[in-house]
Amino acid sequence: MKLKICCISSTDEARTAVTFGADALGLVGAMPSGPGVIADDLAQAIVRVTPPPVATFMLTSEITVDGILAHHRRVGANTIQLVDAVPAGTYTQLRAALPSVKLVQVIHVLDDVSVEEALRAVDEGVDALLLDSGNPNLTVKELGGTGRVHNWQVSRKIVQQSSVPVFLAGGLRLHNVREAIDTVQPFGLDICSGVRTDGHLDPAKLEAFVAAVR
Ligand SMILES: O=C(O)c1ccccc1N[C@@H]1O[C@H](COP(=O)(O)O)[C@@H](O)[C@H]1O
Repeated sequence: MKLKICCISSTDEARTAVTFGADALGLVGAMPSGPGVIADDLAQAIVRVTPPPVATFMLTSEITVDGILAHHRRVGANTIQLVDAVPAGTYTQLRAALPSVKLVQVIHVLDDVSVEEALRAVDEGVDALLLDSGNPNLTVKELGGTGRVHNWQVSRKIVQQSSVPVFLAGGLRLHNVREAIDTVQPFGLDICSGVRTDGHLDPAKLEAFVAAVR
């Protein structure tokens, strides 16, 4: 089970996450809401201390190709996590500009329409999906970092029908992660608030979480 630790907010947190076996680190760029946002220069510094093969996921709320590329130039991660829906053709243009960078589309799982949305992203060429619990339809969009779970039965349908790897995010905690894995059977897990105390990465929670999933 792959494990992405999100909301990394310092080079020390990055080292801690890597020490406990993270396969990927999440770096949250500017967002309309959410607790995990860091400045782009800090994100770049974290990318630079992250050892291969640990992946660095740059979370962006940008939805234009120019905006996404500009964000990526400031951070330099090896994976772009698109937390909002992007217009058709965006993945093709991003891939042409950044052939070695992986593209991960977040699907905010609300209902069965989310299954269609996920399969459309797969058809259009993303490398992976990440299922989260935001709500892009609100006036102030929620694009992740909610600490809430969503309907895992819908997520399970997406995993069953997707031809690319699927990460599960949203409200994962020590007490619910086994049920999440058994129900959804994702390729990987993505966690932010569940391994934090007062906003800081908590080594004891992280260690317990890793032990529960591996
Ligand atoms: O953390 C944030 O501030 C954030 C804001 C906007 C988009 C994504 C964000 N974080 C991501 O949200 C998931 C779920 O968080 P949680 O585990 O439910 O607290 C997290 O894995 C990050 O990828």
